[in-house]
Amino acid sequence: MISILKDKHEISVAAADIFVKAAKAAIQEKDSFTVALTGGSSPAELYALLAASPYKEQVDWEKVYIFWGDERWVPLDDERSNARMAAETLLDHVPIPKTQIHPMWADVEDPEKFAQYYEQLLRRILGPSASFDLILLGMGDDGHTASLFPGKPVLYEKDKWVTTYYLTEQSMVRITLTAPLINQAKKIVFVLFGAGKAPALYEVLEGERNFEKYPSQLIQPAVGEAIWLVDEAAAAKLSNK
Ligand SMILES: O=C(O)[C@H](O)[C@@H](O)[C@H](O)[C@H](O)COP(=O)(O)O
Repeated sequence: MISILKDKHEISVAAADIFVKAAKAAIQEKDSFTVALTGGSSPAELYALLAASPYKEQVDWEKVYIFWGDERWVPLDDERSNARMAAETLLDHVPIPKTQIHPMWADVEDPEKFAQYYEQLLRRILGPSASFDLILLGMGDDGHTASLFPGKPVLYEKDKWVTTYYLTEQSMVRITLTAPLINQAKKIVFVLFGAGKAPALYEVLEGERNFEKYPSQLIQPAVGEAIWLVDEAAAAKLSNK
């Protein structure tokens, strides 16, 4: 489902409403809410909204379990860290027990070993359903999402839930949830805005099937739903607006 909204603020408000509603439903059903946060810059206003009234008081933060969809393999105080951005805008301002916040980075030598640890953690917390209550995603101008970048072997990963690789284009190691795990989520919400996203958004939603070039096409929920929250600029090339 796609919602074309006026601007970044309307997208952030819509995403915050979805977050609160999903949290209430999950906590009512199973006394917990598992969410994978996106990185990048697009969610900053959404996170800030959730950390303030009227949203902050609507979530039982003690029951929230925070993970990430992907991360740059950099220390938590690095300005490129997705965990740092989420902490500054949201996590430092809400009472989630620190033991329930799981950054996708640790000060260890081997990111691959850490990816295996993160996968075991997810298997323990999500259980056999492998189903997050909510996954927030962004999309790059090239159509990537999480750290599922065009042309990378990770796009063909069928078994692992978490993997890592050296992204030559950015000279950095990335760690990411894989498409099979993302697609098990109950709810997936894309948050994107701006004209720069328009060409890729057309290709992802209305273009030829070509996930190698436009990896966001891989996101096809197996059981839940995907909601695209976009602004008019990002939707400019879509036909069925
Ligand atoms: O670590 C990351 O970079 C993100 O997880 C990535 O997938 C992001 O969502 C897109 O690159 C969009 O980034 P913007 O929101 O900055 O446009």
